[in-house]
This record gives sequence, C-alpha cells and structure tokens, in this order.
Amino acid sequence: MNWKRHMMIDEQRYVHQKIIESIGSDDDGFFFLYGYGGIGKTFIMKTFSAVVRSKGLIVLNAASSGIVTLLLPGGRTAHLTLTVPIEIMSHHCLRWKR
Ligand SMILES: Nc1ncnc2c1ncn2[C@@H]1O[C@H](COP(=O)(O)OP(=O)(O)OP(=O)(O)O)[C@@H](O)[C@H]1O
Repeated sequence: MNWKRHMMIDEQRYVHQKIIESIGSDDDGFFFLYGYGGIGKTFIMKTFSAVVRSKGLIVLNAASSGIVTLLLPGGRTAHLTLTVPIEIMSHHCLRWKR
C-alpha cells in the first residue's frame, strides 16, 4: 500500500521518487532532506518508509534524539540503531546547585 503517496505535492513526489529510484540501483546515494519547519519532511519519510516496507525491504529510521524518533515509524535513536558506544563520564554531567 502506498501510504498517502497520492497526497504528496509535486516537490514531495519528486524527492520521494528520486530516493525510491536509487534503491538497489548502481546509482544509490546519500540524500539530505532539508527545508522549512512544517514543509513536509517528516511526511515524506513516513510515506517513504511505508512504501519501501510494503516492498518487503528494510527501513531503519534513526534520529539523533529520542523525541524525534517518536515522529518516525519504528524510529530509534541513531546510537541505539548503530550501537554507537557512548561512555558516560561523571564530568559530562551538569551539576546544579540550589
Ligand atoms: N502533501 C501533504 N498532504 C497533507 N498533509 C501534509 C502534506 N505534507 C505535509 N503535511 C502535513 O503538514 C504537517 C507538517 O508536515 P511535517 O511534520 O512533515 O513537516 P516537517 O518539515 O517535518 O516539519 P519540522 O521541520 O517542523 O519537523 C503535518 O501535519 C503533515 O501531516
């Protein structure tokens, strides 16, 4: 099922199509999606995730913060997804005084 793909505006459809075409091709790539707040970046990612997963392929939605992971289907933090070791040292913590 192409989740909400029919709702995409032309620019969103163009971006979506470019990324879809790159999957499995010799011309695969690294895409950086940016734009004003509320312009539809998350909408593209959600639709993209649904379309790709409906083909039986794997999408790993990773974000830099836990809050952002809540916006993405199956989202997890990048350090959890990629098993990035984060060593927490006492001097990394803020100390609040009353
Ligand atoms: N083509 C569309 N049709 C209907 N609703 C859309 C469309 N594109 C985006 N939206 C809606 O517009 C709102 C903002 O979109 P979205 O959250 O994807 O923007 P964003 O670029 O990720 O924003 P931010 O940078 O603030 O996180 C959402 O409610 C989303 O569902």
